[in-house]
Amino acid sequence: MATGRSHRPATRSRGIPEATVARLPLYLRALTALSERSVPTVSSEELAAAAGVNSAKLRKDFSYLGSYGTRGVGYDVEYLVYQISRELGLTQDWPVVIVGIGNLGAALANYGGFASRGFRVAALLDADASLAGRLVAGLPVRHIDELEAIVADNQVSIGVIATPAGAAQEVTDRLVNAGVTSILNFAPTVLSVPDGVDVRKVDLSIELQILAFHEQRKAGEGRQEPDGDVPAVMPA
Ligand SMILES: NC(=O)c1ccc[n+]([C@@H]2O[C@H](COP(=O)([O-])OP(=O)(O)OC[C@H]3O[C@@H](n4cnc5c(N)ncnc54)[C@H](O)[C@@H]3O)[C@@H](O)[C@H]2O)c1
Repeated sequence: MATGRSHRPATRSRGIPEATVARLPLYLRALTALSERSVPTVSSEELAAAAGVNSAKLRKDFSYLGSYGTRGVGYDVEYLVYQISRELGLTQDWPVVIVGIGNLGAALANYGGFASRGFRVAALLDADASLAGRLVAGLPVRHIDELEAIVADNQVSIGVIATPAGAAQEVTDRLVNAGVTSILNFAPTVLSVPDGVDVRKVDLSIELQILAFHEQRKAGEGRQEPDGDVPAVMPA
């Protein structure tokens, strides 16, 4: 069922720290894997290891959800899946539009993980009129001129931007004016948005640069100067 755009996840209003919110999807992914294997309960240590988090942090995070587990038994997997999904707002349907249906937009549209996590792709939009009507992941690409009507008709609150960087701000402004309040930006540019609009940025090249930094440091550690100095690097 579509939701009104005034609806915001309960997490912030309930005072759960952003760092905890950012770890909830990691727990959920690990718990979903356990659930698929019909594992009924899990200890905080096992779950922490599966999620790549330290177990004291996990227990603290779960205390914000009011979930303490049972001593000697651990946490009920199904109940935790439900609790975390509810906390993240995933027990309801979130219609999403993807703007820019080139290489990346088409790959995102074809990603099955959206639907299984409650994100329904309501429409695919592109400015290239020659793409209009073409089927991508079973959905027809719609022209960007239809953006406002599509957002209103489907009560879309989340927009995904996969346009070139130069078009991203203009697309953002249109999405926001149409009523979208959350944006996932894949374009390599900083977006400005009014208060009340959340932007998350995904940038694989930045992640690769961070890995390159660590690689360089590892290589530097193996190549110490005779006096013990390591080549100067920026702090992490
Ligand atoms: N974040 C990441 O990790 C990551 C990875 C790959 C690509 N990217 C970025 O994603 C974006 C898309 O990359 P791509 O390879 O798919 O490019 P692409 O050229 O294949 O696709 C871009 C699409 O956007 C459309 N478009 C252009 N202006 C538009 C507008 N105003 N409104 C709607 N649609 C518009 C184009 O018609 C085209 O179909 C680029 O900004 C790229 O840098 C990010």
